[in-house]
Amino acid sequence: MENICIDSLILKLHDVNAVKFGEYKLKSGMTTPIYIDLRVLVSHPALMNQVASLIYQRVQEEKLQFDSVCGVPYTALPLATIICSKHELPMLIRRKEAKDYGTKRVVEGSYREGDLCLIIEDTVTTGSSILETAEVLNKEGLKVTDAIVLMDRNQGGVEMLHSVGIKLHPIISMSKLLNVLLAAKRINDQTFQRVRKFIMDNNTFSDVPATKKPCVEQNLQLSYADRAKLPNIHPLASKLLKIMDDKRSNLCVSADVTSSKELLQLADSLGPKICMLKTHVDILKDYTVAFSQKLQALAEKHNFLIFEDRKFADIGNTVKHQYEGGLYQISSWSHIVNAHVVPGPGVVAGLSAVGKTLGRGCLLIAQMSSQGSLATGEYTNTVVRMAEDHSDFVIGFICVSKITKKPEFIYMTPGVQMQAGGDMLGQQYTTPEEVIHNHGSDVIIVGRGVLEAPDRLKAAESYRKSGWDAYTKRLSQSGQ
Ligand SMILES: O=c1ccn([C@@H]2O[C@H](COP(=O)(O)O)[C@@H](O)[C@H]2O)c(=O)[nH]1
Repeated sequence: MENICIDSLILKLHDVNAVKFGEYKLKSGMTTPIYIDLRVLVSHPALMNQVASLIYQRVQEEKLQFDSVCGVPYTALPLATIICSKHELPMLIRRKEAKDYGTKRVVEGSYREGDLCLIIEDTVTTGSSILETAEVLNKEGLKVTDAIVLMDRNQGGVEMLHSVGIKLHPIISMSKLLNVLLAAKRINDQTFQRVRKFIMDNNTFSDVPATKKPCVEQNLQLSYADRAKLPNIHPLASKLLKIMDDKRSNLCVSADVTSSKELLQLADSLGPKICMLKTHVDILKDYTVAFSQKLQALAEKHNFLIFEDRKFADIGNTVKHQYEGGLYQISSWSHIVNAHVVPGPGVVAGLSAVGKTLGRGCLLIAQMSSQGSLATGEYTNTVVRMAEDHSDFVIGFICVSKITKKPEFIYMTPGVQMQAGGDMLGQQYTTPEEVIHNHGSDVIIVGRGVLEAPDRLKAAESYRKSGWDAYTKRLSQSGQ
């Protein structure tokens, strides 16, 4: 596959006047200071082919399943045609106006009731053109679950389509486009700021409550791979971020089972899908040293980290013994442990005295997923300060959202299921999208969402995919 650089493509689009600055009216009636006119692509076949390759590359990366492809008329039609012709994919053409003679069809091509159709679009503002096409296809009995767009103007199209069950996969975001044009001095800072403000002030998906609006904080711009290379990052945090990037997984499965055989089976079967396996070793009825050795071997085999969710919460001297000794000798096999800071900084110092030289890391519990948790407000702020003071051992937090601006820390969130809700004992659930995209967390911790599923491997894969999609969406919206 040809390796197409997004930055140089953006510059080429600017060269051919597909990106215009001035005053333009959009289909929605809104006047905009930036206009994306990909109609000009038909006059630039090499560029047209590059765009088509990029769209197809995304189809493959997302492993999208479909029976046919439909380009939104008219600009995306030639793009869909090139892709379908080159890769021998069945294509459908949606007519804008039904013919009043002959077959009177609104969708041309062969299809069957229930077929899955992938939509291709050139630019998205509100998402209404994709929705119109999807509605026409739906009336013909076709299903639409995914759409790919070259240029997302970041004005609510992704969210609007998501609300009607269509997942939009944008390739270039408006923020990325503006960053590249500014860096290449194609636009000045004044234009950059003016357009950026317009985009931020004109999100067309007004139904979205403020808490669910996409997070575009400056510090969310770094990818996991870039954060792994930060100069001050803890080596274990760096290792974790590299694993996440390599395996395209921000999923930590919470292996809350009571037999060591079942836990090892879980680790072996779900290993390829996860970046981390979380244990509660004290719920095992048959723990042995041999079990911990087998678990370490599986962590090596499948390249994941082990996190013993021990929640240490005693004075420094006691946690030192609890971490190093006793029946479980946790420090000998678990890469990561966690602690409540209720006892004060001594708890971190005690754990660090054992774990630091072994290259282990600790997560501080800054917030909890359970209803009525006392870990809020000033308590959470104190946890952050304590983590900053011990960053040679503390690698991040258990939290419900990204609680500091520091990209060196890892933010891990439990209480995750595909549907928001809770259990009978105060656990509260949010979705992978909410946790990673809206709350800026890094890792989703999923227990019963996987363990109670009829097919645990399939469930782990769908959590992995949801968590990863939410991360790539977050990155694309912050200009990566
Ligand atoms: O605030 C917290 C801290 C830890 N947990 C742990 O995560 C898992 C969640 O399991 P589910 O089955 O997905 O509810 C479990 O091991 C908890 O001890 C948490 O839920 N909340």
